[in-house]
Amino acid sequence: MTTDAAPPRSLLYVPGSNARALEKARGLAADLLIIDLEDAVPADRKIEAREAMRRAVEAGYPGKRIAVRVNASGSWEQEADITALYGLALDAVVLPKVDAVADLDPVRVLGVPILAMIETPVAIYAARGIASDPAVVGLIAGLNDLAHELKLPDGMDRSAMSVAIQTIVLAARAAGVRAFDGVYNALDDAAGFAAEAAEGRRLGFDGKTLIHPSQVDPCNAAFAPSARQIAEAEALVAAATGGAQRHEGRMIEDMHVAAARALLERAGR
Ligand SMILES: CC(C)(COP(=O)(O)OP(=O)(O)OC[C@H]1O[C@@H](n2cnc3c(N)ncnc32)[C@H](O)[C@@H]1OP(=O)(O)O)[C@@H](O)C(=O)NCCC(=O)NCCSC(=O)C[C@H](O)C(=O)O
Ligand SMILES: [Mg+2]
Repeated sequence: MTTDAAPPRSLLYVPGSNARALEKARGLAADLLIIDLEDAVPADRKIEAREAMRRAVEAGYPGKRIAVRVNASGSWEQEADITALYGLALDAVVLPKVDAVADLDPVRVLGVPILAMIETPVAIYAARGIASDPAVVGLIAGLNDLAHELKLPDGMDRSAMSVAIQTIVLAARAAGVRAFDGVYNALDDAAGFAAEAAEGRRLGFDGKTLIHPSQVDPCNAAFAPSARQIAEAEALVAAATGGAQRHEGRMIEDMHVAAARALLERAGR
């Protein structure tokens, strides 16, 4: 994964220990699959998950971008995870609980782009430096862990994390890398998912991490420009003269033209 390519809108976690999910993922429209070796996998199934991950990646996921989430730096599982990744064709490694640039070092040796997860108060303050590391191509918000670290009441109210969420987007943008929103846990709440995905888009995220196949299509829709947005962008680009001007009752300048062009480029993905 590079920062030049179109960013993934939908990033689906697939537990490495779930053979059915690893298979099912082949037919899903997620832009990036993240095969998980960390929190989705019980401690007594880590070895089995690594082996299943290797077999699945070697068998290939045609037309899909693939990442693997390893265990966190400092955990004793991580070394075995990294060893299991050698020689695999991956688009990214997802590194959880990155609190400092030094946490990237054990994974850096793989030479694979890193998506760094920001999931603790310490990481929020360090996010700018983490995002600026040359190996990092994006930040992922880990909001379950962050809510836990912040000692928020159960039920995870995103508004209590708004400063943290916006800091993740700011840090990513300041460093010129991608930003991806956290997961939505309520599996059967389609309306709540759609609202949170739309909010993520409004906050500036490039895409959202997911936990279930039912979230993929609504997520792709939320992060794709709508027909109305495309029409408005086309009209804005066509009307642009350079500098400040009136357009459809508002002022536009060159940055609005650039944003409209970027939207049209994204629509043509
Ligand atoms: C959450 C789940 C445990 C729910 O499982 P279940 O109730 O069994 O799902 P369904 O019966 O509704 O599944 C229907 C079919 O879809 C397949 N499936 C389910 N989930 C996935 C998936 N993630 N990828 C691919 N396929 C999936 C099932 O196999 C069924 O298939 P079929 O037999 O053909 O009908 C489960 O969804 C799940 O495990 N999700 C992923 C959980 C996960 O990865 N968690 C870790 C990442 S989230 C995180 O850690 C965030 C971050 O770090 C933070 O701090 O916030
Ligand atoms: Mg987490």
